[in-house]
Amino acid sequence: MKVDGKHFRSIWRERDGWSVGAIDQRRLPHEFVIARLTACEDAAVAIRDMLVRGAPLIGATAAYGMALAMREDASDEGLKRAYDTLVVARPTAINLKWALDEMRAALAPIDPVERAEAAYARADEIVEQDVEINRGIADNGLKLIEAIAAKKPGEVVNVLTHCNAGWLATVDWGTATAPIYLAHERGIKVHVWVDETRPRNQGASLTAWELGHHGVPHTVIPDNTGGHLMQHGMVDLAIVGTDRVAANGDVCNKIGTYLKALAAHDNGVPFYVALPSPTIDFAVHDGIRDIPIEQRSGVEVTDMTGRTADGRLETVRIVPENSPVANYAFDVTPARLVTGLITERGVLKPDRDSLAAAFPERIAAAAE
Ligand SMILES: CSC[C@@H](O)[C@@H](O)C(=O)COP(=O)(O)O
Repeated sequence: MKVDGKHFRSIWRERDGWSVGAIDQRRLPHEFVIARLTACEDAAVAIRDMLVRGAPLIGATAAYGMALAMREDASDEGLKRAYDTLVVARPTAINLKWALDEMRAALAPIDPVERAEAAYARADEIVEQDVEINRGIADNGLKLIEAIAAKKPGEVVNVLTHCNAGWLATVDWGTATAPIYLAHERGIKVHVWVDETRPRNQGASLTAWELGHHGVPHTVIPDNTGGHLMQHGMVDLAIVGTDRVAANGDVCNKIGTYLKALAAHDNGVPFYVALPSPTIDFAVHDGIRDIPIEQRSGVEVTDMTGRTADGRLETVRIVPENSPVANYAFDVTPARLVTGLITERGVLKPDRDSLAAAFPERIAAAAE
């Protein structure tokens, strides 16, 4: 995707061939800062502190983290240490474990002297695969937007999204945003309602920023607005991303997604979830019961950071000093509220049989 006319991915190998560049997403939309990761620990910290975030990008960062680790120590112990360090960096997005399992499967059987080179090669493949998958999601999701556009010729198609499942959350294109970008490119009039996504405001800070850079018309709304818009026919469809889809089609995504799905259901608005296949966790059979929900620091709830009129970044507290706060970062939307799963292999029903039929190789791997 382009930033000020220059093509950027969200993560890349630097010119030296071994260190890793990534956009520091904590600084957006105020500053565009590139971070350089030079050690496995840097990758772990980048994931933990949300310098990078979004399920597919977390996976890609972990893959490069393993490659950086192999430069430091490619022994069996080094491999295990890197895996163990990275896998606990964040708990909910299954792409993290998926990418690490892929890396370990590629590296464990080979001679330690060959591991560093093989690790970079496999990490590069994971990164390229993410771009290709998201392009598939774009094609499949585009058909849904085209169908709506055909029913209201000349009118704008209004899409509501939550959090950031854009190119910043993946390597490129995004998942939820991929069909939107493609529709925009094809000349379909789209407009995006962007949930601000408290408490970290990934919608207001990141989704709005990237849609703006690509000229996609959008409006940032407080999280509580979606139901009202749906009641008044102002949302044609919702498309969100996900951090983990259970084998039964339950969808875990940023806190507040479930409430949007309820409102969509009540108002007959189609509610789609866009996901790359590494986000499916066939080992989890009941998403509500078994997907671990990250709880983050209360500071994200009590404090807000923004830019003052004279250009300074300032953090202010918005909650009384003594009030306890809770910060559940994700929730689970039951499959019955999901209209369809937009994947690289088509738009699927959110149920076990459809997921299993579309991704038999993932089922087989989960059974091993
Ligand atoms: C394509 S990204 C899908 C999800 O990871 C995204 O919707 C989301 O909830 C991100 O949460 P975050 O806490 O910012 O990592």
